[in-house]
This record gives sequence, C-alpha cells and structure tokens, in this order.
Amino acid sequence: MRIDVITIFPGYLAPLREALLGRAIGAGLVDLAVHDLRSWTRDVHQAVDDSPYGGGPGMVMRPQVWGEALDAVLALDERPARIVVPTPAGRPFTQATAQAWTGEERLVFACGRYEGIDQRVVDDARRRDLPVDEVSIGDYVLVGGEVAVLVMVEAVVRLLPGVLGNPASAQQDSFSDGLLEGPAYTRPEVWRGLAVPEVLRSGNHAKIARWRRDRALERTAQRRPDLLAALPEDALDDADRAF
Ligand SMILES: CN1CCN(Cc2ccc(Cn3ccc4ccc(-c5n[nH]c(N)c5C#N)cc43)cc2)CC1
Repeated sequence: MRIDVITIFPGYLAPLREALLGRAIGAGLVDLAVHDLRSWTRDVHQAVDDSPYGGGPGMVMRPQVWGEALDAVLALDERPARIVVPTPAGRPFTQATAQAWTGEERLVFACGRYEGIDQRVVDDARRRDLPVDEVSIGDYVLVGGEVAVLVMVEAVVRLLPGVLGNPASAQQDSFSDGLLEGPAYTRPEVWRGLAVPEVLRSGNHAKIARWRRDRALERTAQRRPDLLAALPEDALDDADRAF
C-alpha cells in the first residue's frame, strides 16, 4: 500500500516513521510520502488560506493550491487512490472503515487546517470519479487533520498482512467481534496485594475463554451499551445470554 499525506505541517507526520509503522515501511509493506502543501503555492507569501465567503470566523483553505497539490500527488503513482479528507463533519471512521481501506492500493490523505478546505476541492475530485471519503475520528474538535491521519494510518496499517507479529491480535481486537475486550494481566501473580484472577492461572482453556467472554460482555454493557445493542441477532449464544 502506498500512502501519501499532503499537509502544511510535514513534521506532524514524523511519528509514522517510528516503531511498528516504521518497520512496515522498512519491510516494504507500506510506501509513505509526505508532501508540503506550500510547494504548490505561487505567491511570495505561500498563502494557503483566505477569508470565508459569507463571513464567519477563521479562514478557509484555498481550492487552487489544493487542486494543484492533489493533481500532482495523484500523478506520482499510477495505482488507483482513495482520497481521504479528515473533517469534524465527516462520516465516523471506525474499525470497519480501517478494514475496508486495507483493500486499497493507495490512500491519499488531505490534511486541512484553519476552518477546513474549500468544498469544491472534494466536489471536483468526486465529479472526476475519484473516490473521496470525508471522515471524522470522533466527536471532539481538533485544530487540523494531521492527528486524525496518524490515527487512521495506524488503524489501517496494523491490519495489513505481515505488519503485526501475531495476526491473531488484529482478529481479537476490540470492536472486531463487536465487543470491548476485557481486562488483561501478566506477571507477577500478585502485585500490591492484587491477585491475577485464578481462572487465568487454571490452565482450563474452556473456562478461560468463557471468563474472558463474560468480562467482555460485562465491560461492553457498562461502557458501550450501544455496541451491545448493535450486535447482530446471532452474535450472542445461549451462554452469552445467560451472562
Ligand atoms: C463556525 N464553525 C467553524 C468551523 N467549526 C468546525 C471546525 C472545522 C475545522 C476545524 C479545524 N480543522 C481543520 C481541518 C481539520 C480536519 C479534521 C478536524 C477534526 N476535528 N475533530 C475531528 N474528529 C477531526 C477529524 N477527523 C479538524 C480540522 C475545527 C472546527 C464549526 C463552527
């Protein structure tokens, strides 16, 4: 997978070259290119924003600069690309979104700042039949799209074959089976007077699996009843319902 990020703060994306993601890049599983939007400005001030039509607070990012940047970046590689625009007004980015994007050959992220990007940039891409997703990583307000890109790239890349040391981890993720995962423990057996639940030391794998499922159901019911309500009819078996 090739990932391109266009931003006025390239340094914000430096963490993508660290740790797991850095190793995925090193292993050739991901190609990452970060581009400075100001490279496509033509004025001495390298202006990327202007006042909003209709008035209102803040500034809006200019379509000309973004249009030229996206055209140039898309032309760098012949692989078909999905354009992703983080925005507080976007559709929710979920684990399902991350899973779906693992099938893309290329993702091009457009990081806005100020009050966002002139809408015509997205409209122009869509009318050229380019796939564009306007997505939000959550119901809180950030200052720009870069942090959202860090979140989304990590969520997608970790799902790519060969990235995680133990592929089962991705399959057993929270949200993958619709439930939050339960508590996890490691040595020592007792820490500050707190003991690891005995069942986890029993070696009885059936009991352990049941205990973990019960803790996941309990935690999901307590913290995310919406996830429980959204489970498909056949997602819970009789043992689950007995819990
Ligand atoms: C009067 N109006 C003025 C605009 N605000 C809305 C608004 C618009 C942009 C910004 C700043 N910003 C610029 C680009 C950009 C990308 C993503 C995100 C973002 N925030 N939260 C998420 N989950 C995000 C994601 N993903 C924020 C961004 C802040 C607030 C409404 C009231």
